[in-house]
Order: sequence, then C-alpha cells, then structure tokens
Amino acid sequence: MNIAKVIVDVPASSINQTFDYYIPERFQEILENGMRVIVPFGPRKIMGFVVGRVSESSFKRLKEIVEVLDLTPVLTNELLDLGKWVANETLSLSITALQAMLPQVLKAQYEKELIRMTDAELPEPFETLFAGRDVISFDEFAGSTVSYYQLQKVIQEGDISIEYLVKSKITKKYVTKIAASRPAHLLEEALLDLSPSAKKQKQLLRFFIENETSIEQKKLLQLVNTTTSTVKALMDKGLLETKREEVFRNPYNDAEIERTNPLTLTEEQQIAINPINEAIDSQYHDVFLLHGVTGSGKTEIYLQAIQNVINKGKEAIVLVPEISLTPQMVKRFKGRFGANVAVMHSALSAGEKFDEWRKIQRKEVQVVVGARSAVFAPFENLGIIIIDEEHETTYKQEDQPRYHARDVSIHRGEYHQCPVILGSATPTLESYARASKGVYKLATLNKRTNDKPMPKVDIVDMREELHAGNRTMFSRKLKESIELCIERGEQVVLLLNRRGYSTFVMCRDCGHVKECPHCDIALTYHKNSNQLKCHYCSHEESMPSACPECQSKLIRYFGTGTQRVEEAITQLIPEARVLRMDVDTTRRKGSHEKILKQFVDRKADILLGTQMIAKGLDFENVTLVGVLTADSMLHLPDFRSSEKTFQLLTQVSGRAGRHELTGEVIVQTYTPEHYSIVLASEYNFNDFYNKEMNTRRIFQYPPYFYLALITISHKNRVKVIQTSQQIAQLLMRQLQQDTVVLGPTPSPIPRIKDRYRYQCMIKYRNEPDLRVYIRKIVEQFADEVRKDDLLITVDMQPYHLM
Ligand SMILES: Nc1ncnc2c1ncn2[C@@H]1O[C@H](COP(=O)(O)OP(=O)(O)OP(=O)(O)O)[C@@H](O)[C@H]1O
Ligand SMILES: [Zn+2]
Ligand SMILES: [Zn+2]
Repeated sequence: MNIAKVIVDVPASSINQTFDYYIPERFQEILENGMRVIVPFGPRKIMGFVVGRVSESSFKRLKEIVEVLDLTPVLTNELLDLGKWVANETLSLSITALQAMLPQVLKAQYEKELIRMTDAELPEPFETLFAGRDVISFDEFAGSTVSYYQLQKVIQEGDISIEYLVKSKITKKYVTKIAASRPAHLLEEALLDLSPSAKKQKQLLRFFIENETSIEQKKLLQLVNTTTSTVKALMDKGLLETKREEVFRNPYNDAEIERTNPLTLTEEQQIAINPINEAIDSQYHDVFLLHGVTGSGKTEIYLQAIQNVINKGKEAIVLVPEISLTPQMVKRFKGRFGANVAVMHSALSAGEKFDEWRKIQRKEVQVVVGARSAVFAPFENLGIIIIDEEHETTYKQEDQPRYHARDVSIHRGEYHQCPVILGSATPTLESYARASKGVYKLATLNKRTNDKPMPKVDIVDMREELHAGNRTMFSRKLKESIELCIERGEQVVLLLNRRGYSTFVMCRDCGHVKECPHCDIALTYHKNSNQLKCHYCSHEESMPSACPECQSKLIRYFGTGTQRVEEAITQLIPEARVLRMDVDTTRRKGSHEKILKQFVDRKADILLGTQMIAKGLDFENVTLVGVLTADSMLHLPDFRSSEKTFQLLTQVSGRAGRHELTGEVIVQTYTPEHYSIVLASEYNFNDFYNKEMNTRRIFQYPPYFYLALITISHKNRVKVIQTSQQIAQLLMRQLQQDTVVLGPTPSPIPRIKDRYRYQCMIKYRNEPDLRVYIRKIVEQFADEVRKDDLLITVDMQPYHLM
C-alpha cells in the first residue's frame, strides 16, 4: 500500500479526479486518509488531500509525495465521503468541497513550527534537534534525519506540538507554569538544606509547600517578588519543574457566563421533545420539523435534547443564522453547557476560528454552535443536528460549493443515525410540505411560554397617508405610537426592509406595481435603458410615464436608506434617541454587540435597522415594533418574495412583548391587502401555507418543482447569447417531457464587472440524471472556459436568483 490517491488543489474541471503518488519510505508509516500533502503537479508543487492508499496503480512512473502537512488527519473518513457527495450534489470540484470543510488557516499553506511542550527529556533525536530551544521551524525538522513516525509519536504523547503561523503571528498562545516536582514533605526537607543566604529560594519553596498547585510563572514572580533565576536555581536542584500550557484564545469568557438549569417543560414542549429523545435513545435518524411561534421555547427544547445527547457521550451541532449568532445566543448555550461549547462565527479572527475547530477535532467539546459551515464540524460521534430558523436563506452557500446546510445535515444525520431538528416560527414551504406528507415528523408549539398572546398587529395603508397630505415615511399612527412609547419609558424597534429596494416600480398613489403579464412577478427596472424586464421569461416593456391603473404621474422606482430614515425621525420626533444598525454601522468587529448593549442599557429609545434586527433578539423593554415598508421585498423578482415577506413580518413582530409588558406592532405598506401581509398580521401560518402552495403549484415552482439555474457569462455579449442558446438546446434534447427550460434570458443583473450574464432555468419534477447531463454539457465548453474566460456556473436548487 505504498501508493496514495490524492485530490489535488487545481481548480479546473478536467482534473476533478484523484491522482496516484508514490509514498516515499519516510512517510509510509504515518500517512493516513484525510492528511494534506504537497505533491508535484506539472512544473509546480501543490497541495492535495490523501483520500486512499493502494498497492498498485495503472500509471507507470509515479511521482513522489514531497511533503506531508499534517501528522494527524484534518478530515475524517466520513468527511472525505461527505465531500464527494457535496461535490456531486452541487456540481462542484472535490477539492472545493473538501476545502469548504476546513478553517481558513488550513486552506492556505502556512509556515509551521514545532513547539516543545515539556521540560522533561525528549526522545534523543529531538533533544539534538531542539538544541536547547523551545521552538524550531518545521523545515529544520524536515531537513533532519529524524523520522516523521518519531515525530508523530511525540506529538501524540503531547510533548511536542505543531503550530501553523498565520500571517507571521503564532496562532496559539502559551504560558509557562511552575509546579513542585516533589511532594510537600520532601520540599520541607529541602528547605532545611538550603543555605541561609538563599532567602528568595526559601520563600519560593515555602509557597509550594503551602500551595500545592501549579502556577503561571509570571504570577508567581509577582507574588514572591523574585526573578526567573531563583526559579531556575530550584529547578536545577530538581525541586521545581516548568510546563508550557496552551491558552486558547477564548472570545467568550466562559467563567463569567452564569450557568442555567433546565426549565420544567410545558406540556406542549414535552410533547414536542418526546419523539426527539426517543430517536436519540434508540439511535435512529429522523428529521423533525419544530414549528413554534416566536417565544414558544424552541431553544429550551434544543438545550434539553442536547443534554440528553451529551449524557450519552455523543456530540451535537447547532446551526444558527450568522446574524442571530449574537452574544445573547451564545450565552444561552454556554450558560447551559459551559466550556463544553465551541463557537464558529465569521466575526472571529482566523486564529480564533482555528482554535474553536481544534477543540472539536481534539474532542475537547461536545457541542458546537455556529453558522452554516459548522455543519462540517469534525465530530465523529454525532447524536443530534439542530438547525434553528431553518427558513433562513443564508443556510445556502452562494458560491462554490453551493450546498444547503439542511441537506448536508440530513446526510450526516443518516450516516450517524441521529435526529435532525429543523426549528422555525415560519418554516419554509419545502420543509412544511415534507412534514405534511410525513417525510419529516412535525411538532408544533402554539403558545408563548409567558402565556401572553402574540402582539396585536396594525396595518397602516400608506396610500391613505399620502392622500391625507402626509409625505413623510412615517404614518401618523406610527409617529404617535412612537411618541407614546417613549413617554412611557419603553423602547421601539424599527425595521427598514431595504433588501431589493430601488429595483421595482410602484405608483405612490394607488400602490400599483408593474408585474410581468406571464409570470406574476414584479418587473425589474433597468436604469440604463429605462426599461422594465422580466428575467423569468424575457418579457420587456418601457418604463411608463404614468400609472397604467390610475394615470398618476407619481409612478417611480424606490430608494431609501437607514441613514435617511434616521434623519427623518430626528426631524419628526426630536426627543427620540436613535441607534442605527445596518451593514454600515456594524462593519467593525464588535460593533454589532456594542449597539445591542447600548440598547439593552436603555441608552436609546429606538433601534432602527435592516433585516439584522428582526431575528433572535430578546429585549425586555421593547413594546413597539414598527415596519416602515412591509412591501419592499414583495416585488422582488423572486418567486419566494411572498414567503420571505411573511417570514420577516412574523419574525420582527415576535420581538415585541416577549416579557411582562404587552407588545404592539405597526406595519406600514402600500399593499395592505396582500395575503402575506394580512396573514402575517394574524399569525396565520396555515392559511398562508395553503395559499402560497397553491400559487407555487400553478406557476410550477418549488416545492412542486425542483430548480436548477445555469448562468453563463463572458465579456462578449454575442458569445454569451450563443453559448446560452447552445446549452439550452443541448439540455432540451435530454430532458423529460414535463421538464421546462426557461430562457436563455438575461440575468437579473445582466452585467457585472463588464461581463454579460445570461441564464437558463430548469424546472423539473423528476430528472434522476440531470447532474450527469449538466456536467457533460459544461464539459463540452471546458476549452473555452479555460482559454477564453467563459464562465458557466450551475446552482442546483437556487435561492439567490440574481
Ligand atoms: N418551560 C419553560 N418554562 C418557563 N420559561 C420558559 C420555558 N421554556 C422557555 N422559556 C422561556 O421563554 C422565553 C422564550 O423561549 P425561547 O427563546 O426558547 O423561544 P423561541 O421559540 O426559541 O423564540 P424565538 O423563535 O423568538 O427565538 C425565554 O425567555 C425562555 O427562557
Ligand atoms: Zn396608480
Ligand atoms: Zn415573465
């Protein structure tokens, strides 16, 4: 078995396969699957992952592995298989899928160092190698005669550690600790033997006689007021010893987080958790959809299910959307499980992320709470996977590999025979439909744990405001409620639903929105040509100068930012203290937390923000939630726009009245009759679900149909059009009768960075070989992709339709 199968880091489709390399003598004993290696490839040396070992190759004259980067595998066999599966499902390269599973630090090639972790004698070759130093470069080892096998053994013993140097900074920190190397009574004997002049040495020894602990050297020197030479003198006498210990950079101070105990579950919660616990106990895989209104205690169910998993010695993955991964959220998990929790968050530095990942890899924690990519946590004994706010579209990765964390979770759940929990107050139609069919098990929580009703929602028709002469973005009702709320000393959350603004065209008089006559989807305004376009069916028309419904001249496209809203509030309600939270004010690390803390400390009356304030936040003093423009998302060229609107309104309403005080919600809109707004205001998920499912069936969208989106881009527009047409024709030849290929049509954003973009959308019910067809078709263009800068991207089950 001296030949390794390696997936190499070359991002081109023609080499999406393994290559055979000969394993030189010095690596034979240590090389395992999941290790990274350096191999020659053409004229270069590149990185690759070992995915197998064989004794024969069909190729003659194999090249040799040059270097082994890891002495413990960074990917388990399960993850290697998962990588293959992800690559296949998402039509991406294996190397891309594998790299997506690893922290940044391991993706690039960094310099490495060997660090001595003990002052005890190391096996001989290492003493010579270190020659009295604590740290040596890895290259020095590689250039020596010491074997990799020997190194692997001392690493396993914990006497030497390998470090990756991130941007010339050591990724980890160490402290030197001092401890007595003999029991106290022997230290006392030694004390008597010390010469009377060695006062400091005596003082130091007494410290260890009285305190039988190890202590950080720096602290010790301060306490006893002495220097390292005193320590050294006692070490030379064999009385003290030093040990280097790793300090994990801990972005969350575990010690400061107050521990919480499990709450007694309500009856609803108990009924919901029972089947989940049964799956954990009997070790079988099932997907549970936990549909619970905001504030119904879903998180408590997660916590108690995880406790059950921990008790069984198993591990848990909890996924939460990036923007909900607030300190508040982390605290709930650390409060229950303390240091047994790793947190994977994009705001952590590369080094911090690596530390958290290592805790998982070394089995130092049993729980990880993280955003999308935490689904690849290298646990080997999973007992549960939880996806909170399962409807969030951020669970879908928007570049290669374009995987959905939900699909990956279910795949891992099958492998580990453990339950997967999808939780939401507003599940996706896809998940709810599966639950209705019995594919997933449904659990419902209808009541808030505080037994208070959901806050009452008032819909304000902004067209009437305009007719009454109010041209501000605040209705009279909202303005008055804000003033009253501030007077009572309570707080307001204001949502500016900005996503997708400025692209749709609406009449400010009657609320009419221009839609495509064939697709029932808002047309996109293209500023350059002053045209309205549909990118589902290529329909086009020119921008009207008057509203086709009411002839008003006030028809225009929209554009507003939080900054302008902030100015408007201060003009309208000068006494209001406003905190603004959007991409601009949260760009710097920690600013997100700072704003929330200021709000909790009541340093402001109003928290004004975009989508990021709608989720997961829990403020005691918030009694009013205002939505400035509920419909701004409704007219996005996206068949999910109603669903997203319903979800957002429900989520943001859930921020009010979560505690003692009763909450109130005011929703401003130009389309007060739209079902997603009306039904959200009534918290009526079921009617919304039925109505929306009907629409999806009629227009052949998910969950009735699956989608695949192929986007073609190139600098030359003609070439893009030709290629797209060729692709569409090739597809059409292969596909079933009831499969629809829409397009080619220009992408919603038809040109990015001077590249023209066209797309083909495939709607299908059953195409078992679709991936194979697409792969083959894309391969036909491989030459042009490589030489002519043509770009073809494929997104299976797209969420982002731009
Ligand atoms: N069994 C219980 N008894 C008493 N209080 C509970 C119980 N379960 C949960 N709670 C409390 O109820 C509140 C709401 O619960 P939680 O945040 O878990 O709900 P949620 O469904 O996750 O809400 P959201 O979807 O809005 O984030 C929390 O303050 C929580 O501590
Ligand atoms: Zn009109
Ligand atoms: Zn159309």
